[in-house]
Amino acid sequence: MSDIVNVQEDLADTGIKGSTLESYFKTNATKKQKEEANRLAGKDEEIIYHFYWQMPEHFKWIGRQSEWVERLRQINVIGRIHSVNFVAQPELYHLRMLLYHVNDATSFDELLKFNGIRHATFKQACLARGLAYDDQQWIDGLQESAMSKTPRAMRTLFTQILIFGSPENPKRLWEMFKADLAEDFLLEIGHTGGRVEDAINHTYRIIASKLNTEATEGRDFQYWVNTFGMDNIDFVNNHLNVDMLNNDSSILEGERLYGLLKGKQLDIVNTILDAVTSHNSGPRCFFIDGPGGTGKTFVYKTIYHILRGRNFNVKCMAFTGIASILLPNGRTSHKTFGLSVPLTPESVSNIKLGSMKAAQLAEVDVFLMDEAPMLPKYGLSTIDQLLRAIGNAKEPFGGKTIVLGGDFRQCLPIQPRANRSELLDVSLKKSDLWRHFKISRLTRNMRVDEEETDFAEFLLRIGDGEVPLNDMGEIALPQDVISKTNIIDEVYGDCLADKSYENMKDRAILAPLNKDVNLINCELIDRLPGEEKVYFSFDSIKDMSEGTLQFTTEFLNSIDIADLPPHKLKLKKTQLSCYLGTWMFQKDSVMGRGSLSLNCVTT
Ligand SMILES: Nc1ncnc2c1ncn2[C@@H]1O[C@H](COP(=O)(O)OP(=O)(O)OP(=O)(O)O)[C@@H](O)[C@H]1O
Repeated sequence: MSDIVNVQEDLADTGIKGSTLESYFKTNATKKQKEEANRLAGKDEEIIYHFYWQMPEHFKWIGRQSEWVERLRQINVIGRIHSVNFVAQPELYHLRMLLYHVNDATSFDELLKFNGIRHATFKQACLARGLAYDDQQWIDGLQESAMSKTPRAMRTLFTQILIFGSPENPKRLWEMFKADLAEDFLLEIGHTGGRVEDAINHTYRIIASKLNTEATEGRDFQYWVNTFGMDNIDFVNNHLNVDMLNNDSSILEGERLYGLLKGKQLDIVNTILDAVTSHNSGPRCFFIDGPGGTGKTFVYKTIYHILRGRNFNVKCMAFTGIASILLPNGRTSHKTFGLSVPLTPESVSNIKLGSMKAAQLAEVDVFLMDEAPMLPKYGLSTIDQLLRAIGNAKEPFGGKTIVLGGDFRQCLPIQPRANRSELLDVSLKKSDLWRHFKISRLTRNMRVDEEETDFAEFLLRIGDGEVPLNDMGEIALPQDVISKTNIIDEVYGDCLADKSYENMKDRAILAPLNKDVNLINCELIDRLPGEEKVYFSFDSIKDMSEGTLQFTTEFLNSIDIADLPPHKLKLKKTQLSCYLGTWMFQKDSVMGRGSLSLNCVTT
C-alpha cells in the first residue's frame, strides 16, 4: 500500500494533479456516467473506451484546461507512455503495464481492482490479471541481458533486481541464470582447467559482495542471505579474496610459463619473486618497460601463477578494460583502487577506510598493473595514499609489492586539450614516487620471426621518434611493406589458389575504418567457393502492444553498429568467422547474442 501512496504522491508532487493521466481517468468516468444514463434510458449506444496510449489519436490534450477534448477527426499519431526502469521503480512499471491492458479505469484505485478484489499494489494487480507472472519480468529482463550484456553487467543487474525488485523467489532466479552470470569465469576455467563449481562459487561470492556493499537502505545483507539461500555472511566475507583458480592449476601453469621465459624475462621474474617471497628490505616497486610484443603480459602471467601457487594474494589490472581481460582475474585499475572516472588531480579514491573493499586490498600482497603509462602521476599518488592509509604504513604503497608495466611509446595519460609538455608533465615519470621504482627493460620482440626483425626495429624507431617526417608530418614506409597490387591477392592469394582455406586463419588484414573492412570482407567472401547463405536481421519489433517505439523497416535495416551483426549477413562454409559474443539464429533471421552452431569454420 505504501508503494501506491508513493506513486500517487510522486504524481502529485510533480504537479500531475490534472495530469494527462488523471484527466484520462476523468474522461473514462464521464463515459461510464453516459453508459449508465444510456442503460437507464434504454438507449443502445456503444461507448468506446480507449487505452491511455491511444488517447492522442482520438483526443486532443488542452494543457491550459488540463483536459482531453475529443477530436472531430481521428488522426494518425503514435501515443506512448514513457518507459520506466523496472528495477528502480517497480510499482510505476506495473502501473504502466496496467495502463496498457485496462482501458476503462476511472482512478488509480480502480486499476488495483480485479474480480471484485482490491489489491494492495500495482504489481499484485498485474499478477492477478495474469499480466505478470511470478518473477516473470525479472526472468524476461535477465534473459534479455544474457543475450546482450557482459556477464559483469549482468551481475550488476542481478544485484539490482535483488535489492530493488523484490523478486518472489530470488533463489530460483539464481539457479536459472547462474551459468550466464558466471559465463566469463566459466570461459576462463575452460582455458586454465579449473572446476565449474569454483567458477559458480566465485560468481556467487561476487554477488554476495555486491549485495553487502550496496544493500544498505532498509534491507540488511542478512535478509538477502536468508532470502537468497546463500551461505552465511561470514562464509562469504572470509572467502571474498580467494579467486577461483585453484592453487594446483596455478602451480602447474606457473611452472609451464617459467620454463618458457627467455633472457631478461627470467631475470625480471626472479627479481620480483625474490622481493615478494624473501621479505627483504630491497625494492618493492618495479616497472617493466618494454615495447609491444616483448612479453610483458607473459611475465605478469608467470608471476601471477607462481605466486598464486604459493598462496600469495595477487591482483592483476590494466588501465583499460580491454587489456585487463588478457590478465588472470584482471580488472581495471579504476575498479581495483576506486579511482574516479574521469580521473583528475583532485580525485580521491572512493574506497572508504574500514569498508570491505579496503579490507580486501589490505590482504593483497602484489599488485600487477599493465598499461601503467596511461595512469597520470596524480593517479599513482592516489593509489599510494590509499594503500598507505589502508595499511597504516609510511612506506610507498603501504609496503605492498607493486609491479607496473607498459610502453611509454604507446598511449600516455589522456588529458583533454593538453599540449605535448602538459602531457609529459602528468606522466608517471614526473611523479615523486617514480624514484622508488626499479626499472627493467624488455627489448626482444617475441611476436616477430627472424626475417621480420628489420620491420620490428623500424617500428621501434617510429616509436622513439627517430624516423624523419616529411613536410606533411608523414613518414616514408619501406617499399617492401606497401601493397602494390590487390591486397587480398597478396595476403590470401596462395591460400585461395591452393584451396588451403584453413591457413587463412593465420593471416589478417587490418584496416582503420569499418567500411574498408566490410569492402574487403565482401570481396573475399565472393572469392570463396561454396554456397552462400544469407541471414537477415529482424526487421520488426517484438511486443509492439507493449508500447514499443515504432520504427520503419528501412530504419531497422539500416542499423549498422559495431556490437550487432549487419542487417545482411553473408556466410559460406569455407569462411573464417570470428564471433564477438554469440548470436541467436531464428529461422533465417539473426539477432543479438545467444548460442550458435553453424556449419562454417570458426576461429
Ligand atoms: N618466453 C616466451 N615464450 C613463448 N612465447 C612468448 C614468450 N614471451 C612472450 N611470448 C609470446 O609473445 C607474444 C607477445 O607477448 P606479450 O603479449 O606478453 O607481449 P606484450 O609486451 O604484453 O605486448 P603488448 O605491449 O603489445 O601487449 C604473445 O603471443 C606471447 O605469448
